[in-house]
Amino acid sequence: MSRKIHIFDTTLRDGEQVPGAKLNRRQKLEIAEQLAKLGVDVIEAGFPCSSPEDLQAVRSVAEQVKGPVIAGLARAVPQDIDIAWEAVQKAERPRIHVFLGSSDIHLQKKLRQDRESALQRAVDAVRYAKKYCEDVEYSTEDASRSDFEYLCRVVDACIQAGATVINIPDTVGYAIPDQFGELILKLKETVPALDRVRLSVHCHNDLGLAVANTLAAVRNGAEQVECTINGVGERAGNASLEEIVMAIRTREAFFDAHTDIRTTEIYRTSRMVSRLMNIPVQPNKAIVGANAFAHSSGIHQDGILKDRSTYEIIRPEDVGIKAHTLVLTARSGRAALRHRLKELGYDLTPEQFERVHQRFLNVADRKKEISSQDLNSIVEIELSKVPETYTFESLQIMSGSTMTPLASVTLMKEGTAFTDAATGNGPVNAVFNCIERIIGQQGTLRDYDLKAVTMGKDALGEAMVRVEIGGAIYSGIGTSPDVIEASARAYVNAFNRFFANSH
Ligand SMILES: CC(=O)SCCNC(=O)CCNC(=O)[C@H](O)C(C)(C)COP(=O)(O)OP(=O)(O)OC[C@H]1O[C@@H](n2cnc3c(N)ncnc32)[C@H](O)[C@@H]1OP(=O)(O)O
Ligand SMILES: CC(C)C(=O)C(=O)O
Ligand SMILES: [Mg+2]
Repeated sequence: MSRKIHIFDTTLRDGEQVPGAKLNRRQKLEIAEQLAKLGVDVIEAGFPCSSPEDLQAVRSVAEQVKGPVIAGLARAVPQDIDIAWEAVQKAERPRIHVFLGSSDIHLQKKLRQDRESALQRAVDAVRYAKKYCEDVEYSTEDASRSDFEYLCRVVDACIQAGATVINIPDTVGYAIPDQFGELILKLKETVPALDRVRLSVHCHNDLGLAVANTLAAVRNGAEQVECTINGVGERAGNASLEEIVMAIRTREAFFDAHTDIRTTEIYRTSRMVSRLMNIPVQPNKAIVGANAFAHSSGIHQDGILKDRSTYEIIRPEDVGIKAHTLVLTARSGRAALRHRLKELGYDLTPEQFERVHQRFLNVADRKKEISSQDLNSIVEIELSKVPETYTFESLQIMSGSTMTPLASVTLMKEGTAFTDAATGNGPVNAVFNCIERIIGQQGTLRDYDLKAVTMGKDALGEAMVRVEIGGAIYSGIGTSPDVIEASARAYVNAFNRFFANSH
């Protein structure tokens, strides 16, 4: 059986130190209930001495959330410890988490204490906490910048004083994975008492290495990892829970370790934390970002459709995401387009498919993403196509509030380009006048309708026209991300119907 790695979630404490992410009691409870469902081993619910509301919030979590250990943070100050105990005492399994800096930088510049008196203060604080609570975690703040000999002395003394968990924080994200892994290994070799307690790490992401450092520590014997959902936390954040958990699970043999996290709850938890803290998740965020399981390039999409293992190392369902998505863009290929068309219920002939593909590329070059509604519109236009006497090629417009709009349009007929220019009382009118000059046939616009087929700033516009030509009414339809071009395509389409009817 592989080693169990205990997951200590500090979203509600270190995560909440993000400016603007403060949670009230009700929100903390909601997240804590979800963390319990996720299966974390420890919830650090807050820093109870920091405010009366946080004391109440931690107390509510302790009283109501069953399953995980509930921890409250305290400085090495008796009053903080009193309040932390007041907050967590009703938990099924309470823990007091005490911390004090151990680096010379913190001792000299912040705490203004010498090493020996700080060591005594740490020991006194653990003993004081121990009077209340069996489970006491001690953190050597800024451990990765601390003198190694001194760090070992502090760790040993705190274990002798009764600490049950020793946490080694990389408080300022200064560590490098090889070095941090070695620090954990050396600590275990140098402080035999560590065998009696749980060894934990707590990494910050200032150099983008929080998860890498945490995993290096796991490889070298750490048994508890402190982390947050979505990697939220002070400054550049903490190690991300979902990344650590999925790395250990995906590479279980390599780590020879496992966690008890119900990974199918990861995505739901991530969404909840993002919503309640009002912190969006970056789209390319590993595991929970919007693009984490989205495939948009043709070669990848083709591979995914043949066998998901070609480009997916995690099944989206395993983290609670419904399915992988094939995003249609200008970089997509025929395999993905064919797949989406089939999903939408289209059964196209090879010739129809090629026409749709050409039009798809044409639109995709100007639009970031082609949605299913875009595709419906493209297909409907291509399938209802009349023989194209004229095809739209390009247009230019000069228009403004103080000038007469001028349009130049190029249409193709039997391989030859025809270009002309015309003015109008608006840009669309100028384009229509220009098309009539090229075709040499007058039309009277009877109806004109323009709508966005899809949402967003780059929505596909669909223009529909009804034009009276030679005494009969012909309808035309055109789409483009550019509404004037959609109008021009619709107008040409109406004339093509007229020609198809006259032949
Ligand atoms: C690495 C971490 O994430 S540590 C946790 C950080 N989180 C927070 O600070 C959020 C909650 N904090 C707070 O609400 C407040 O800072 C409080 C209630 C803890 C303290 O507030 P105040 O009494 O007003 O002190 P203030 O915040 O101005 O300064 C911190 C004091 O704690 C001391 N201190 C800092 N860490 C510790 C510690 N681990 N043990 C003992 N004292 C400490 C500082 O030296 C300073 O003392 P000084 O005023 O004698 O110089
Ligand atoms: C309180 C401690 C564990 C901490 O958050 C840190 O050192 O980053
Ligand atoms: Mg921290």
